[in-house]
Amino acid sequence: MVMHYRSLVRSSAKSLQLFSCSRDCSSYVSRMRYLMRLKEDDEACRRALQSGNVLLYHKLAPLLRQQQKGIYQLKVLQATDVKGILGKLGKDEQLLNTSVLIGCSDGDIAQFSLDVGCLEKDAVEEMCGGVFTDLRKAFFLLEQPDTPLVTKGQALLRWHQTHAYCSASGEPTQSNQAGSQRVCLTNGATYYPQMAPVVIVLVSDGRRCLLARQSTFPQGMYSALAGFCDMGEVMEETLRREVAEEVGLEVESMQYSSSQHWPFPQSSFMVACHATISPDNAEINLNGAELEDARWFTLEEVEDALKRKPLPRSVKGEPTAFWVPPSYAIANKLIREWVNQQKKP
Ligand SMILES: NC(=O)C1=CN([C@@H]2O[C@H](COP(=O)(O)OP(=O)(O)OC[C@H]3O[C@@H](n4cnc5c(N)ncnc54)[C@H](OP(=O)(O)O)[C@@H]3O)[C@@H](O)[C@H]2O)C=CC1
Ligand SMILES: [Mg+2]
Repeated sequence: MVMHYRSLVRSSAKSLQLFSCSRDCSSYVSRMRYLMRLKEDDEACRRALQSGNVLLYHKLAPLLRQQQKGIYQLKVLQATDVKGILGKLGKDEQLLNTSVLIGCSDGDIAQFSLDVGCLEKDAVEEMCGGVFTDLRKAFFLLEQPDTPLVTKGQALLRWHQTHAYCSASGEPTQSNQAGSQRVCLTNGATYYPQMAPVVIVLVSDGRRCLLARQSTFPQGMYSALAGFCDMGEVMEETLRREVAEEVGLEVESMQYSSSQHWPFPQSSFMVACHATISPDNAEINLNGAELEDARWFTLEEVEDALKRKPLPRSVKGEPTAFWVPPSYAIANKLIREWVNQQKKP
C-alpha cells in the first residue's frame, strides 16, 4: 500500500495533485486535532481564546462592517479588542469567557463567537465601527464563504441561551470552555448541541419540476418541498412521506445531492435530494394545512425565476412574478442542478 502510494507520488502531473492533496489533508487534520483538544481541555481553550479571533453578536445579530458601499464583511475582533471594549463600558472581562469555539482559521487561529446582548448596542457598534445585523439580512450582504461561519456562531450561541437548565432536574447546566457541551450540576447529565434533520427534495416528472409555497413565505417565492424527519425514520422514508403528505404524489426514484446547516427558525440539518415521479401520476393533491400552493414549473419558467431578485418578507400587496430562494439556500442549489440536468443533450 505504501509502495503503491510512493510510486504514484513520484510520477507526473497527476501525482502532483495527489501530493498537494496529502499536504492539504495533513494541515486539515492538524487543525481538526487542535480543535478537538480545545473541546476537551478547558485550560488550553482559555489560552486559545486569549489570542483568538472573536465574532460578536448582539441578541444573536452578527456584527458586520461595510467595506465599501454595498459590500459587507464579518467584523472579526481579537480577544484583546473585546477586553478593551468591556473595560471602556465598565463591564467585567469575564464576559469574554462565555465565548464559544466555532472553528480554526487557515492560519491556525482559534475562532470564537460571543453574544454581547447585555451591552448597549449602539456603544459597541460605535467602538467597533460595525453594525449588528439580523442574520437573514446578513446572508444577503455577506460573501458566500462567510455565511457558514456566521451561521454556526449564531446557532451555537442560541443553543446555549436555550439550554441553561437540565430538562430532567430543572437545575442549571454548565458549559465547558469551548461550548461543545453542557453538564447538569446535580445529576451529571451531558447535553450536546443538536440540529433537527430535515429532507428537502426537488421533485421532477422528467420535464417539469414541482415547487411549493407556505403562506409565511415572502410574496411570490416558491421552494422545494421540505420536512422534518420523524423519530426513527431514515432519509428515504422522510422523503417519500413528505412528498406523499404535502402534494399527494408517489416518489419513484431519488438521488442525494448535498447538505446544509440551516439556522431558521432553529438549527436544522438539511439533506437535499432530487426525486422523480411518473408523468402518468403527476396530479398534485395539495395538503392545504401545510402549503398555500404547489405547482409544476417548466424549464423556461424556472430559468426566468432564477434571474429575479428576492423580495423582502415585509413586502405585502399584489402577487408578484414567481421567484425562488436566494443562492445561500440549498433549495436554490437543487433548482440550479435540475436546470443544468434538463439542459444536458
Ligand atoms: N435552506 C433551504 O433552502 C430551505 C429550508 N427550509 C427549512 O426546512 C425546515 C422544514 O420545512 P417545513 O416545510 O417547515 O417542515 P415540515 O413540512 O416538517 O412542517 C413543519 C411542521 O412540522 C412540525 N415539526 C416536526 N418536527 C419539528 C421540528 N423538529 N422543528 C420544528 N417543527 C417540527 C411543526 O408542526 P407544529 O408546529 O404543528 O408542531 C412544523 O410546523 C424549515 O426549518 C425551513 O426553514 C425549507 C425550505 C428551503
Ligand atoms: Mg414542509
